Amino acid sequence: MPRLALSDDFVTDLVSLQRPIQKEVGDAIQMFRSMTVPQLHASKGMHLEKLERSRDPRIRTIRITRSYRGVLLAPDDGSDLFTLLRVAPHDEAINWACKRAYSVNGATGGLEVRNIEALEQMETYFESKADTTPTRLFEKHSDTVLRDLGIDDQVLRLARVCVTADDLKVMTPPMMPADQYEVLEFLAAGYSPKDVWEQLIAPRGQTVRAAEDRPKVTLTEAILNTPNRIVEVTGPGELERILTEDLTRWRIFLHPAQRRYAYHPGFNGPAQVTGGPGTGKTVVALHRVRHLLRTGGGNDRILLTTFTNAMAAALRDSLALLLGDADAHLLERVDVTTVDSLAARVIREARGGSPKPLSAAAEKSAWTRAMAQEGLPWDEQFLSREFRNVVLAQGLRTPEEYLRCVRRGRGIPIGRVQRARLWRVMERFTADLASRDAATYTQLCDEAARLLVGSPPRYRHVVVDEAQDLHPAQWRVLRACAGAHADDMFLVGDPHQRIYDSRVSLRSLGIDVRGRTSRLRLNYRSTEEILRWSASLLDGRPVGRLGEDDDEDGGRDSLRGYRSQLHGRAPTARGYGSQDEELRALVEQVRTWIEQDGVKPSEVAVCARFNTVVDAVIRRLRRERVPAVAVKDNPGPEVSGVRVATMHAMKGLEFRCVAVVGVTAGVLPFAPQVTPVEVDPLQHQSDLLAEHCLLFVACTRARDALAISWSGERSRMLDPVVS
Ligand SMILES: Nc1ncnc2c1ncn2[C@@H]1O[C@H](COP(=O)(O)OP(=O)(O)OP(=O)(O)O)[C@@H](O)[C@H]1O
Repeated sequence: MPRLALSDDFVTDLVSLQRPIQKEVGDAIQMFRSMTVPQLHASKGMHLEKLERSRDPRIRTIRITRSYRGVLLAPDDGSDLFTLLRVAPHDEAINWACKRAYSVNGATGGLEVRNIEALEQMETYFESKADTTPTRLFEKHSDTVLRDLGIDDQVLRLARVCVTADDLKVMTPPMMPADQYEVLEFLAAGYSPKDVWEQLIAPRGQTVRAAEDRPKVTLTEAILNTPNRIVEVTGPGELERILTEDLTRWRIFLHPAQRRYAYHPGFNGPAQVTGGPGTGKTVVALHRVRHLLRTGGGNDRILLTTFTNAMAAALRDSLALLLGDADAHLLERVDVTTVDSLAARVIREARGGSPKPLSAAAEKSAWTRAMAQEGLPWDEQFLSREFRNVVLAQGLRTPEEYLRCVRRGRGIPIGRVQRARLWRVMERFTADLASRDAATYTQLCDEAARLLVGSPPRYRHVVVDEAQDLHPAQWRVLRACAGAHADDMFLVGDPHQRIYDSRVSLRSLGIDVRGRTSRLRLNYRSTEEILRWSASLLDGRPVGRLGEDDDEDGGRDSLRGYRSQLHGRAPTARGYGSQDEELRALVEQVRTWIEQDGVKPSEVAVCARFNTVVDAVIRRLRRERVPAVAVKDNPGPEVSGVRVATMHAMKGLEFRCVAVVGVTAGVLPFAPQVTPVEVDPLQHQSDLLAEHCLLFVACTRARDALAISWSGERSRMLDPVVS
């Protein structure tokens, strides 16, 4: 029986295919594996074919369906290990196969691929271009040095004609072999050959420095040396697992844009990765933690934070999965927790106890009590925003500081007299809470940050997921937890998913990521149809860049280039006369997903703005004998049942099918959450944007299917997608 390995390109192709074709690919692979090698060569059904025009003599194609072909790399070293490289429509597969050449990297011993035709064209182009210029990009490195780092003949010729780093950039992988490109990229960025060796080659297990002293690596050895891009299908269940368990593919293959930051040898300070929903930011954060654990000192502690306790629990599980049994012991060096929990711990350690966190309703009552008799022209919402977004954001302690401060993000000026009165109310508010041994979460973080200043850093590295929603007080806690040094902080987030109102200037908080930022654009979660639809919900709503809220004018983020390779049905959006009708239609929709499309109930989610609707949905589904559970009850993966949650609780999650219900005019935007424009125009804009982002977050949790509904008047926020 031939052995079979799958490349990351093949798995990516497979994910983007329609389900019936995926099944045919699975069948073809089973057939392939059931034959002996001679049978395989003789099989008319498989039609294993060598291509006349192919540049690599080991490349073959096989028949998958009438119109689809698989591209294979056949062994030439006496082994029987075949590698499936692509699956694509006939002409595309042939065209791709003819231009590729596979080789073994001389330093890493891994298998690599190049677009040999395109590189040859580049050689001709650059030779004429570089002739007239006296200096060359890699002139200070000898051929021997470059060869020792794995650069081969063709890439060496190209490296020799590069004049600037931009010349190199036009040959980014998949044109140039990825590992060789990375070496040149590092050298071009000023790293010494010694650094490059230590950061890129030694971690891959190479110990022999001189290329000429290394033993020759066979094709099969090279395939097995490339676990980041190729996985061997072992055992009968393995193929099924790879083909069906989409959720674990992230452990095996990373997109080069993900890999570049996750496995970057070392950042000279804080680094940041942004990207739209589903682009694998959390995946990058997890791989970064693994990299830091594997390459760091045995006593280095790492903090991995995210926004909610449920997400922290999920991150912990995913990290354990990624580390596997071999590295399970490294988990002890990682704390996975929310910043709020960490802050409470810091306070407990310092004071022997921590105030009770306050619910939103209790906070509102406390503001009502504090402002009684003061006769201010503002309500509790205004005061709570002023306290959180100005006083706690800037860490103000005294009335003088408040009188002097620039109230960034607030849209109406407030004079000295009013500020003095506001300060009195805020003092009453804090004193009232203190007497009840209570505090808001943000107050807890503010206090923890003060306690941490001056104490030794608790962690060597801090890795932050969902960075877009952290408040400046939370950032101060994190900044104080890690001393300022190389690789101190690694942040991932998406400003389009900011659903809590936190204006942050990271630079002013001592977290300067300039020159160390990267953006992910490929969505791995949702179909292109769901993405386009959801992205248009934010049309015409400018979104600021992550952590650059001091940059009032420029600094816009965008979803440009954001794409998916998956395809499926367009989302649906339907209105109903009453909530009863809407819920009846919801039950039908959920049944169709489960019974006709074969989706497990736990892979279906329903979400609504408020808990009351969440409860009504759960009751209705159960009444109709569809199992349903509330996400807030933290059902484990073993618990069956449709997941039902508020839109806020959908943050960070994903499901195959998602229904968003109750998208009516009175609910989105929800007036009590949006400061009236006449009270504060800037705050109004910012609150409104958070409402739009909330709907965007809810919709982008869907992988295959999305259904939106409302009863009565539909939300105007759906205008861009519903005519
Ligand atoms: N390299 C990869 N290969 C395969 N699947 C991937 C890869 N990277 C991410 N994924 C999958 O894409 C989905 C989204 O990943 P992840 O949750 O990390 O994205 P995100 O950018 O953090 O999303 P969001 O911001 O919307 O919460 C997950 O199912 C993840 O397993």
